Amino acid sequence: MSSQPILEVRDLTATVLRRGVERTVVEGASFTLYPGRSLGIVGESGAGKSMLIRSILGVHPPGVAMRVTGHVQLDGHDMLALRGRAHRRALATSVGMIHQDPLRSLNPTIRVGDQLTEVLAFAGGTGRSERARRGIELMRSVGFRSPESESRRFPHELSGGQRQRIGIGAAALTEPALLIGDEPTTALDVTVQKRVLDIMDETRARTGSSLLLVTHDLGVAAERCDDIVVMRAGQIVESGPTAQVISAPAHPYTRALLDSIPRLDGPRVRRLHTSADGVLS
Ligand SMILES: Nc1ncnc2c1ncn2[C@@H]1O[C@H](COP(=O)(O)OP(=O)(O)OP(=O)(O)O)[C@@H](O)[C@H]1O
Repeated sequence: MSSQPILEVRDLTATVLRRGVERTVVEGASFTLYPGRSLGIVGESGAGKSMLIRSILGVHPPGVAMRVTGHVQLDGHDMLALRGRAHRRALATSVGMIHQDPLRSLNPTIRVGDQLTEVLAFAGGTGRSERARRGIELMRSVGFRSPESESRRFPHELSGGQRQRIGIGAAALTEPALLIGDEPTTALDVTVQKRVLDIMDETRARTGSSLLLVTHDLGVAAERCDDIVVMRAGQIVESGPTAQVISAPAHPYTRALLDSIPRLDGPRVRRLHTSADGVLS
């Protein structure tokens, strides 16, 4: 591919120091994401997906001593070298974060429309009425039919799916180079999940953002992502174009994940065997 990557991660290792004990939570991770593409990061709980994202962004869990080594180039920024204001600026301009629970990123005491215009104010450059207009337009673009009145609601007055659509809109508002969805639909009903993922895809197509989609659900990644990275116990055990990973998985762990996806063509719902069961070695 000839274009410059949006995100290049090389040999990323993260260790956490806890009660005097050092633990490696991400080990030697490398992958590349090109403009406009989507990459799914898949693995079961505790695989290190969140720690990988945190290491890339340089956003460590509060109160946790973490050491990150390797190389991360994100939208032209050398992320591991950035500190303070320059680091915050890079995050604000290049990355849009969609959390599992949008209540985490929405302020419960502020009407949703005002929160969107606040994001625009933070990004700078537009007047108050222009921001209000763009907020309404944005709500329409993420599927709100009466955004003028819906923008006056507080987060708790919206459904989980509606809140997540606001979360997607807010993350994409500044048209960041990279959108990161951290289990964006895990907390939602299956029927709502599809709509939210569709809105995420449409939003991405509109803004031209690349996507990192973190999910424990290989089925979701297979449906929505161009490429897949499979993580297990802090390491990337397999990566490649989605079609290749799905049709010819090279690692037994990927095959186990595949087997655990519910199929429409048969009763193949199986519990995922873990190393603790002694099935995978
Ligand atoms: N705040 C923390 N302090 C210390 N260790 C942590 C912390 N958060 C996670 N870890 C450890 O890092 C490892 C990777 O966890 P991580 O949260 O990245 O997994 P994950 O794949 O994102 O799982 P999940 O889907 O459950 O969020 C685990 O061993 C976990 O115990």
